[in-house]
Amino acid sequence: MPPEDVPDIAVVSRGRTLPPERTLLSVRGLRKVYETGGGAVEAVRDLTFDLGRNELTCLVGPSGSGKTTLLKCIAGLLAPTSGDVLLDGKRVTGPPKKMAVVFQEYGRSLYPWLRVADNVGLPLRNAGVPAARRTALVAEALESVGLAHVPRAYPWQLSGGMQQRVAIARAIAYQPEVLLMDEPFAAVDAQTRADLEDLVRSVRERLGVTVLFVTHDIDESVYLGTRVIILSSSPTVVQEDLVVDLPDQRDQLETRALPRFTELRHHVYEQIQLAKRGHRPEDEKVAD
Ligand SMILES: Nc1ncnc2c1ncn2[C@@H]1O[C@H](COP(=O)(O)OP(=O)(O)OP(=O)(O)O)[C@@H](O)[C@H]1O
Repeated sequence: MPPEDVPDIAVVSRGRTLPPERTLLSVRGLRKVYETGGGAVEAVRDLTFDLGRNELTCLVGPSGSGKTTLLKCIAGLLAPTSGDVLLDGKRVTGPPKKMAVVFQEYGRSLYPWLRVADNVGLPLRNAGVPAARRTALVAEALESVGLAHVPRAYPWQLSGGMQQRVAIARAIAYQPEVLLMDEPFAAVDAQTRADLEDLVRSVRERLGVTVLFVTHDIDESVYLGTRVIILSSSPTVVQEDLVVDLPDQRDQLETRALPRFTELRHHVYEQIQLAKRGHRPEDEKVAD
């Protein structure tokens, strides 16, 4: 779609950077090369962007564009080959206290032998939070994901959507400043997915947490995000960073019916198609 068809969508062709007072997390010149038996794989070439406080940024891009690699580097689970991740101005060198991660495989991320409340409380226990405070935080987190009634159930007694709520409760009980979510709803049915999307939006609003949410689903990225970062195909750079200027209050039916929602969705779709065809932002400069 040529830019003149969507003149007022606010995009930048590199990752957005923010003034220090508004920045919570910074990614600077991040590069990751995996050394494998078959040679080096350059998964991420050069990523630079900032996440502001209380932003809900969705990250989309072609399969294999390095979304999970980026998330792992941000979470301090993987060392970048070069470049930096900074949380509150401090370099991330291991899993930071103020960050929590929710992965797609909720089945594997919960301990089947622990009851729901114990699963949610485990990171707090590991962090040495006193029992009384732990109990209060777990109860609050279960309440906020609508699972206050099943603290004594085992994960395998719950539906897939409920298990993913437990994983979200565990992340928010930890009171993170940054919540990283890697395709967290890919394995649940459409209705549950819609409910969980609204849950993430309300958690962000109530707790003021900054969320970075990886998804393959373009509609989901526009519905959820205050911003969408589109990655190029590998070796990865930011292809586009787009502001989602939909009303802050979102509704599964009304928001998705807005003409602006359709415009944004079309735009993101077109960009991903371009990325899949190997288009890169530097190509535009050559074309100009
Ligand atoms: N541990 C690893 N060792 C070697 N190469 C890896 C490793 N992990 C990922 N890669 C490669 O790095 C690139 C990016 O992978 P990554 O899983 O980060 O992409 P992704 O965007 O999350 O993919 P998808 O959308 O399919 O989940 C791919 O080429 C992948 O094969």
